[in-house]
Amino acid sequence: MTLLSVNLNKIAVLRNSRGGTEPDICRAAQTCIENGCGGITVHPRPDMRHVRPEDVRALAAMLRGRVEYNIEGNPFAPPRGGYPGLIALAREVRPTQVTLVPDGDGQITSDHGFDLSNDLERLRPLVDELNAIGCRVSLFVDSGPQDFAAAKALGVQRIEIYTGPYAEAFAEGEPDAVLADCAATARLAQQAGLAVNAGHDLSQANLGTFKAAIPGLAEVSIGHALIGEALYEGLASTVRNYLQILR
Ligand SMILES: CC(=O)[C@@H](O)[C@H](O)COP(=O)(O)O
Ligand SMILES: NCC(=O)COP(=O)(O)O
Repeated sequence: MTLLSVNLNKIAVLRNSRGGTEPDICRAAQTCIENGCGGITVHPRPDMRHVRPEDVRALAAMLRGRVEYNIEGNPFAPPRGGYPGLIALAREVRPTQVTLVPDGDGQITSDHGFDLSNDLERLRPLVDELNAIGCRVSLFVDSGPQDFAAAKALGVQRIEIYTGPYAEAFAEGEPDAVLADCAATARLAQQAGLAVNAGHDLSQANLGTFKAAIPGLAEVSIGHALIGEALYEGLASTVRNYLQILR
């Protein structure tokens, strides 16, 4: 079964638009858990427009041991972009998984993954540290062939396939080529001993087709569409709908 990790960034965006505490990110997490999600994802960014360090801590305190906790982000300090506090936060709250993402500071959202041929050496000390504190490490990657064996040798346990291009192709009614590319990527990673996650712009419309094409898909993290759909259907029933698709 593929684990559903609900990304709560958009709850924080709504709250931050007014300041204050509503909508409450821990209450949203509680609803997701009560309705069967297997994980909660957050992605702090340097501009603090989404979840903030205090949210990461509050969620850690309420989630501990109940469902998986996945913290995403770019751990590198400027000028390469990123949120240098990410590793310190991971050290503090010990999430189940840290997903490293090569976001630039100006990006509205994540739009590309690591190039393992260039990035692995600078990732090495971070992967070592995250493994030492007991966090599973996942690397956000574009679909396509990469040296997954080298990532495995570095101590990485998973990749997360960036599914933005798949979602776009699906919306245009022509998902087959991108889907085949994602499936080939997943196979290569699995053959190298890595488990495969996926995320970005997955939705109730496009998730079933994706899941059917990727045997052994370990986890999907979904936020933007899920929180948007929850405005119409309610968060509880939206989470249940996603779980139905993932069965
Ligand atoms: C890595 C990834 O694809 C997600 O973390 C994505 O960045 C979440 O989207 P927002 O942070 O824009 O809500
Ligand atoms: N890792 C992807 C994620 O957490 C959610 O992405 P999105 O559904 O908000 O596009």
